[in-house]
Amino acid sequence: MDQLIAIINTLTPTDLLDIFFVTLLFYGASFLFRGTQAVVLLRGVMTVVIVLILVAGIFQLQALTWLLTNGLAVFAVAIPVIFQPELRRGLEQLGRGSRLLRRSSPVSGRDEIIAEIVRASEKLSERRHGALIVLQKNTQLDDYIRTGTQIDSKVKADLLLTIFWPKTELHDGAVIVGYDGRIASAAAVLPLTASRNLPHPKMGMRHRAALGMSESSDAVCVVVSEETGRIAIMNNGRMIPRLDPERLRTVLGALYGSNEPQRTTLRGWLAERWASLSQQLQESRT
Ligand SMILES: Nc1ncnc2c1ncn2[C@@H]1O[C@H](COP(=O)(O)OP(=O)(O)OP(=O)(O)O)[C@@H](O)[C@H]1O
Repeated sequence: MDQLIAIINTLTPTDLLDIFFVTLLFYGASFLFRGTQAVVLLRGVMTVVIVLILVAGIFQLQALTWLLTNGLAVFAVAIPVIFQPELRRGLEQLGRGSRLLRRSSPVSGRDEIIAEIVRASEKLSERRHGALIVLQKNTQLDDYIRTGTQIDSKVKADLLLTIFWPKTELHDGAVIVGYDGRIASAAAVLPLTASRNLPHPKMGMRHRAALGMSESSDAVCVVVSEETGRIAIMNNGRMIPRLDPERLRTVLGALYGSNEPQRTTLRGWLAERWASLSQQLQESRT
């Protein structure tokens, strides 16, 4: 305890700045890995390392201490290799705009969109017509929208059924519903998942593309399997499989519906402040 107090007393402002940046780095890393398989693996490795450090310290084990000191350096080098997909996903998300600066998508009318998608998915599933629908939230998806045929239309079940009718020009690829809740693109090409831990080892391209999209953005992806007619949702790099229409509606409501808790973005907050300031100014003039 005395040692700790002595260390705290010798801390300079530069040391505090140093600690701040290291904390920021660790926080940033935990943010990149959040919700991924990497967290589970890291937690396991950290537990083993902490136990070994304690054992080596208590029993003064020289060889184990040497191994741990040198092994940790090797582990630091191995991290980017082992967690390449997770790091890539996190950096892509950063590149597409930080969470604070992301555009916030309007939620009004989303319940109607969900109803149309549920209706379409039910029919697509019965007919065994494959489909992939991406619901954009806050992450920019312009690069992917541009890969398809651009459309500007309300989300309607009939239109989705027509688009995904096999042998039509637009059935191959994904439909992307944009920020404004309108269909922005059809036959869009999405990034395939780079994860080696697939929910199902035999997962085909449609499901891999949906998973990839959900890994590199906060979009919600609905997939209807052509082979089995099963409906699944991919969100945040995870798959929610075997959804019946009722569960599809509930899950979509939670992830995309108008009751979904909205993150306050810096842009949204500034817009709100600006609107209330202008209103106050107007009121004071009149
Ligand atoms: N990168 C991609 N982006 C969007 N859609 C894609 C992409 N790659 C493949 N697809 C779609 O997936 C279809 C092929 O699906 P595939 O049979 O390989 O997948 P699956 O996951 O087994 O799905 P299903 O159960 O429907 O067969 C293609 O016809 C195309 O429409």
